[in-house]
Amino acid sequence: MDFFETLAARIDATDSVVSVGLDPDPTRLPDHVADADLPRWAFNRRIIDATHEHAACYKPNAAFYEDPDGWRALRETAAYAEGKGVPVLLDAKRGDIGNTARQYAEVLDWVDGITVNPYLGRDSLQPFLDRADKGVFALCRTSNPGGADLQDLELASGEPLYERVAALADVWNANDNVGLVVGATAPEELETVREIVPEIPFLVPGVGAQGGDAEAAVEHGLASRSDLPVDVGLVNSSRGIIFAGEESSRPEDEATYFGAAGDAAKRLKKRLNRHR
Ligand SMILES: O=c1ccn([C@@H]2O[C@H](COP(=O)(O)O)[C@@H](O)[C@H]2O)c(=O)[nH]1
Repeated sequence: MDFFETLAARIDATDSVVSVGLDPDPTRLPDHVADADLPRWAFNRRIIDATHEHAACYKPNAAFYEDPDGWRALRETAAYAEGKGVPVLLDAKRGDIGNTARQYAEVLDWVDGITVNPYLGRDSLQPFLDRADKGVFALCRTSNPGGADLQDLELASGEPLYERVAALADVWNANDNVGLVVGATAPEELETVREIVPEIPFLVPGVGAQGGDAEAAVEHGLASRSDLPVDVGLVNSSRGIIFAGEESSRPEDEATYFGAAGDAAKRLKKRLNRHR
């Protein structure tokens, strides 16, 4: 099965489009995992145990693993998620000249999909696009406040740059493995991008801690593809799920702390499903 077939099957099985972001900020890890050999892996394992029923995918952000122990934690995490039947999308935002991109794309040997930064152009994406069975999500209109600075700039044709990226996604999609990253904090742009590319699935970050529009995320983030049994796409929350335990009634109790993450994932799933 290719990435979007696998994802559609997972969405169908869990009735969930929630992507659980695994961003184990070392400064926020609870005492429960402090003595572990690899605290980030110990944390992620407990989060996966608590949330996998409600997770359409896991999205570790590479920034939280870029050191030798971090890389080990990431590999353990990816293998564990896979053992639970949950696809893993590495949020690495890769983009470099072709020779380097070929090396970056090797990571797809052990994750199911990746985010890429398309602003170096097609050759920087080709090694990823060539992996037909893997998902490749290109940044289109990001969720951060500065996302507008460059992505909204008008080209000579009058269209904003992010719209051109959306149109190019269709061109890059020869293997049906391309998705786009469009933030929930930009609901009008989400709608516009959906009109440009009706069949491209989106990864929509920005609900939860960034306060984005969950309804728009679902309404425009999911794509109907005639070859897939359900509408497919992902709505991501990272801190809002994995650190929900900080606000729980007894954060010092391990079961309560991690149970809160499971509850947060379930709540987000239900909230999103009201708009599906
Ligand atoms: O436009 C983008 C692209 C990626 N992200 C990433 O998603 C998560 C969001 O984390 P929250 O804690 O839910 O805010 C994080 O890894 C970002 O780097 C994004 O937010 N916006």
